[in-house]
Amino acid sequence: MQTLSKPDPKILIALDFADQAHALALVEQLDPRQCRLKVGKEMFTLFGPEFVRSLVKAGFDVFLDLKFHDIPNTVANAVVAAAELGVWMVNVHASGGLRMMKAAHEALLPYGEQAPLLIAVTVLTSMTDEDLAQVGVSSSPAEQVLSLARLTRDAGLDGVVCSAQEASLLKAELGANFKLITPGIRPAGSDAGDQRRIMTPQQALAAGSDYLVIGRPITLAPNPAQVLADINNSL
Ligand SMILES: O=C(O)c1cc(=O)[nH]c(=O)n1[C@@H]1O[C@H](COP(=O)(O)O)[C@@H](O)[C@H]1O
Repeated sequence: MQTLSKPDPKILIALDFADQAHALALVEQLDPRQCRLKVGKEMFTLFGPEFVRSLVKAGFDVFLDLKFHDIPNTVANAVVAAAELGVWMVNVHASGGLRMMKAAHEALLPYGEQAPLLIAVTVLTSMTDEDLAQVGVSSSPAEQVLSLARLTRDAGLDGVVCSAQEASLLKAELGANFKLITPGIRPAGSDAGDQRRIMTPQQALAAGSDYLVIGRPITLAPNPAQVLADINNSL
């Protein structure tokens, strides 16, 4: 008998809206087999855990992108709170350090198979060499991403958020199972906005990205569902 494998959509749509009705109007056009959803700081601050629960209830895998960065105890308790919401993925900042990431990882162990994927942000995709220098980091983005990704792996996490520009390097250094989540995705011809280390969806997948985070190129399009379908078809 043939077993049907669970769909594994590659695109995580960043729901960055100030208006919940607007976000829900978009979600109604989407199919959980075609995409996953990311809830970040804006919508979580405005609409809280109820909004996240409603998306989970509608059948979507939700990436809760709150980029926790705090002392180990606080972050460990925060990722447990995320697990209780039933999210599929949650993230912390790798620059919070090894002990912080280990504490977060250990806090999720009791959830076993039900635990959300735990991911660490390395260097934000909006940052360049110059931005790093301004915060006292003299390495290039790629060097800093690699160093933070190694720390993340050593802490036992599932993967990192990085730019697709670092994906091939990280896959070669850290192996196929270490997940790479890449924002800063811009289909050819779309506006980069505040992003700096960007790639097209096709380039990102070819470079080794496991999941592509895409916000404005989909959410601000006149027909978001069509843009999503076009990107999925192009992958
Ligand atoms: O953790 C993230 O998701 C994230 C990390 C990063 O380095 N860069 C980055 O853009 N993001 C998020 O990814 C989304 C990108 O959205 P767009 O630039 O509109 O495609 C936003 O919601 C960001 O908060």
